[in-house]
Amino acid sequence: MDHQLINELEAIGGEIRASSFKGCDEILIEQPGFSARIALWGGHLSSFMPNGEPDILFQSSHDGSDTRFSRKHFGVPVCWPWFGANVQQPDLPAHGLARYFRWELEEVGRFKNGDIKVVIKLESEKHPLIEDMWPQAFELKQVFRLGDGFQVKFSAANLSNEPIQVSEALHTYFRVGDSALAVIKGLDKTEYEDKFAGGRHRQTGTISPCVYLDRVYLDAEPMTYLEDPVLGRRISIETEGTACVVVWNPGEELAKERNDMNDEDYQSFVCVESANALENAHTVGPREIYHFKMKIKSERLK
Ligand SMILES: O=P(O)(O)OC[C@H]1O[C@@H](O)[C@H](O)[C@@H](O)[C@@H]1O
Repeated sequence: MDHQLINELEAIGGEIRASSFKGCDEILIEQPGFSARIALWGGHLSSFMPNGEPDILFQSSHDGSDTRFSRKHFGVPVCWPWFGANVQQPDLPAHGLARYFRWELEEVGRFKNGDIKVVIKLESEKHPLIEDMWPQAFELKQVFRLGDGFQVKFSAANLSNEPIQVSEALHTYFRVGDSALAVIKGLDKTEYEDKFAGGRHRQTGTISPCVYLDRVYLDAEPMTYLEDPVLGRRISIETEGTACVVVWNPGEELAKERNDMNDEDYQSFVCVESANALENAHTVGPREIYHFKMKIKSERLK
């Protein structure tokens, strides 16, 4: 890792530890108001802990199975350039390739208001295996803004001379005290595809319990809220540039069937994902770049 970056990281209260998931470097940031961790494996913001509060993000203690495309359930994985199964090539892993490669640290510093800025990138041409999975060259970036809450700005550049069809998500695993008591607000009257029950439905009111759910809400409003009466907080999820909200929790039976999470993990997280999926997938022209953002804040539940 570049020395200048290491110095800049130290100057903002950060350090690099070569001990994270899959033996890749992890960036640790300690600030008066919060601490945060970014795993370069998969390009995950893996932890964001405001002072005096439990982590906003969930991390399973299960390491996932031991294959190239095994997954550990934690933080904010990026699903790109496809969300869900790859219909054309079903042997490829679900949710794209971005979370299976090592990202690079590109920049550290501060925004004008003092918030911490960390930029990481994934360049397809540096990873020969990517070309086998997705032949069009690309560059992805995530700009993390860490302060009073956090923000992830994701951008993707299509470096090829062909248009590409993309679906995507910031697949955020929110930590909750008890998923059975958590409540999601902000999706009332929004149409959704129910991946468990099948078919299209329309939401009425709030979502609770947040257990055994796999739904893609289409053309959702930009603000969604996750209320957690056990941890006594309300998390707001504000998005720009994504049209879908995906709500996922495997429930007891599916969690037990999986070999990449602990049986009881489903009680401690709810995924509320900012996505462009199903008919909200989109085309990125040759040499085109686009971005989307997700902003997270936590406040005490009144
Ligand atoms: O790949 P992960 O992190 O285990 O997440 C899986 C889940 O991710 C959700 O986004 C999908 O809607 C679910 O269908 C899927 O099972």
